Amino acid sequence: MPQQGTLGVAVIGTGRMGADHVRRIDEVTNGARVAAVVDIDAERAKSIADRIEGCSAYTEPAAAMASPDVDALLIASPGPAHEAAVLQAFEHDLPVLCEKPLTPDAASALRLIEAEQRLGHRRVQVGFMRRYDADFTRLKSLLDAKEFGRALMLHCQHRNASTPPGFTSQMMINDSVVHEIDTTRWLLDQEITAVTVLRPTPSTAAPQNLSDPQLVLFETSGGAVVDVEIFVNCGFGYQVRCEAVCETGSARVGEESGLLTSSAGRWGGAVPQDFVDRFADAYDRQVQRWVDATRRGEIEGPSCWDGYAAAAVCEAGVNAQAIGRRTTAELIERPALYR
Ligand SMILES: NC(=O)C1=CN([C@@H]2O[C@H](COP(=O)(O)OP(=O)(O)OC[C@H]3O[C@@H](n4cnc5c(N)ncnc54)[C@H](O)[C@@H]3O)[C@@H](O)[C@H]2O)C=CC1
Ligand SMILES: O=C1[C@@H](O)[C@H](O)[C@@H](O)[C@H](O)[C@H]1O
Repeated sequence: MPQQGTLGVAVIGTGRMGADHVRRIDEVTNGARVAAVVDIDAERAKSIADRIEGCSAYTEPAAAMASPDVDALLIASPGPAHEAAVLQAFEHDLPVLCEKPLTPDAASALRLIEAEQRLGHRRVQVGFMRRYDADFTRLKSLLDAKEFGRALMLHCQHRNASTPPGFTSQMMINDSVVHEIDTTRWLLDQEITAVTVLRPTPSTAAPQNLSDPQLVLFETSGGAVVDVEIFVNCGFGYQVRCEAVCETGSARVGEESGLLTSSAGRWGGAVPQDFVDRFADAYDRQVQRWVDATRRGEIEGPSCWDGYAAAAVCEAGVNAQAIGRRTTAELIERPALYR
């Protein structure tokens, strides 16, 4: 890995997130370049590669990994394709930034944990980008410093304007609430031990068969309780909020800010429309920190362990959703590589 040289990144999956990461690495990130793009849709890969000097297009991740121009991988294919790509990356001993979820279930995440342990060193950072958001980082510092004592509860809201076709109630947990699962574990430095899911009468705007919104409750190993409103067809925009209620005070992130206007008898501002807009800075910081660490020969950030723990809690959540009862989340003992 060239310590001084520019990091050649192959971006695997060039859909919504992958294309945005390609733009980011090409235009925003220092010390890296897009050396290759990979997509099973050959035309999509080619049309993106054609816009970037020295970028090759492939339809198979293994082909990009074999290229001498590729030093590292950013995986942004759909969750079910992550396991195979990460295992191939281990064969080439390449550093990986893998979009969330690490994998869609705990058993496959565990296979990656086992494979990374066989490799003997960490190679993967999971794309839980909220850990790089300026407001969430401030909240984390405040909680770590116990400025208001111990955190007792988190109240979270996660709203999307709308969902793509095929989005299911299970995906509300695996794809969306997975962010709150990681945020809770990270902010409180505790594991989630049980999940309960309550389902109000769905919104009339919810697509057929989608139980939207839902209220998800977590219990944690330190005795905290967390509630998450997940509402993925709220219609009006993208909102991610979190309030930590502590012993002597509370702290909140995600309130709208920025430009406020007053006109025609009303005042107000804008609601971001999606994650690419709301978390633009966090994605930028996440990728820059990954590139910087990789160029130093280090791996930082959320690990395969974090990806596995999130997957295990998601499974408990999907189960709780199906049976309408509290479900416990079980984790294996944390291996030494991730302590
Ligand atoms: N951190 C965040 O806030 C967000 C993360 N994501 C994550 O990013 C990943 C991608 O999501 P989207 O961009 O929304 O999906 P998408 O459906 O827009 O794009 C996926 C792309 O991957 C390609 N693809 C499918 N299988 C592949 C394979 N085996 N190898 C290479 N390419 C393959 C598809 O042709 C498509 O171009 C998912 O893991 C998703 O959960 C998505 C949205 C936001
Ligand atoms: O990761 C994401 C999407 O996959 C998910 O579908 C959305 O609900 C989240 O808000 C977004 O951050």
